[in-house]
Amino acid sequence: MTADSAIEAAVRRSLSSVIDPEIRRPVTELDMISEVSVDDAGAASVGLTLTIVGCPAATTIERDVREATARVPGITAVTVDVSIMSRAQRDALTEKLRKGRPKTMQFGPDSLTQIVAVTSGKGGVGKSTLTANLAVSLAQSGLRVGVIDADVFGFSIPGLLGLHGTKPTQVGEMILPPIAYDVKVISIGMFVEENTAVSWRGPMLHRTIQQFLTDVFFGDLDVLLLDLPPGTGDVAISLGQLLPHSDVVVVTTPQSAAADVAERSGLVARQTGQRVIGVIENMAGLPQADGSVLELFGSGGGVDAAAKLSTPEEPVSVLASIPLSIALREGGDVGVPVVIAAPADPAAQAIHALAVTLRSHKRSVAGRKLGLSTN
Ligand SMILES: Nc1ncnc2c1ncn2[C@@H]1O[C@H](COP(=O)(O)OP(=O)(O)OP(=O)(O)O)[C@@H](O)[C@H]1O
Repeated sequence: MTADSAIEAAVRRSLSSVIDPEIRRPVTELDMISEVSVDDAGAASVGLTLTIVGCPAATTIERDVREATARVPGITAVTVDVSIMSRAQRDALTEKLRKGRPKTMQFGPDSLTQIVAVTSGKGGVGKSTLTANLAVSLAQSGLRVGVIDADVFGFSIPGLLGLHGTKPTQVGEMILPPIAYDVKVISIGMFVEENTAVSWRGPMLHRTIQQFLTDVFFGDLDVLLLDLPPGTGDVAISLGQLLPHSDVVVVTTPQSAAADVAERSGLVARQTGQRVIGVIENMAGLPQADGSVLELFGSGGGVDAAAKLSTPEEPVSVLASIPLSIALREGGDVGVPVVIAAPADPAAQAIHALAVTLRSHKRSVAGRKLGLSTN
């Protein structure tokens, strides 16, 4: 090995630490480094091939490539030549990311991902706020987490996670989900004009969710959370058909009327073959300065709903009771989840505990076909 090729190899090794922020893989693995050469004076020239024109991560990747090259001992100058992948190169990359699997649903019956659909009987009970916080809490514990916001009538997940206005990058037919707080997020809201009311009918919704499950590059996930529209509508039925092995949690408030409605949405999930694993009671008592607890929405709704959803074969428990919390609401308003912004807040603590409980309900892999995966 000549001196030059040794230093070039050292540059390549250093470049393997540069991660594409959207795909979350080293640029060297993604065939984005087309050339590395170093002249006698130590001047390095690196060819960087980006996936698409206007790649939002371009500046970050170029900066990281420059820094990783400059770090190698003996390098005196760095030039980065940026180009864009050809269609054939992009197709090869998407093929590689799919690991040679045909274009198909990523979360089939052999998937090891824990899939949890978050539903509620009616709107405004905090389903989206809890989904967003739960996802971030799970990611904080080191899990690989994705969220699909299928709440067509009130897609609020992007805003709750600080992704307001962010559009996903598209590489060929592959959609790269934006990442917030280490959570990969895709939402119907990212594909429609701002503040547009979506009034899609069932088949259109079905196709959209199918496309999310097929074309969005989530990579290997430990947990996929789905934020469903409130009620017992088309999306719940589509998901039951597309992901019959998903679990369902039902969000309700402590109000008894809310619990009745929550029960109905859980029953629909069960009719489509999903497993109802528990109830989350949200907006429970707000602790007061004098030590008393203000039960604005009454109490007992969570226990009620769980009892009504339970069957002898499938008992349903209350997984968590999340208190009313100003910090939780404020975090949602500014796109910084309370589990990040105020981790000591009682609601944040309850959400962390919920994340642990949820993981304990992961389905056993016994008897399931294991897909081979290297990451
Ligand atoms: N525990 C809580 N304490 C205080 N405010 C809360 C709590 N949970 C949710 N909220 C607030 O209640 C409102 C409704 O929450 P969110 O949008 O998450 O409900 P949702 O069930 O997803 O509604 P929809 O299904 O209609 O989108 C938001 O303003 C949110 O900040």
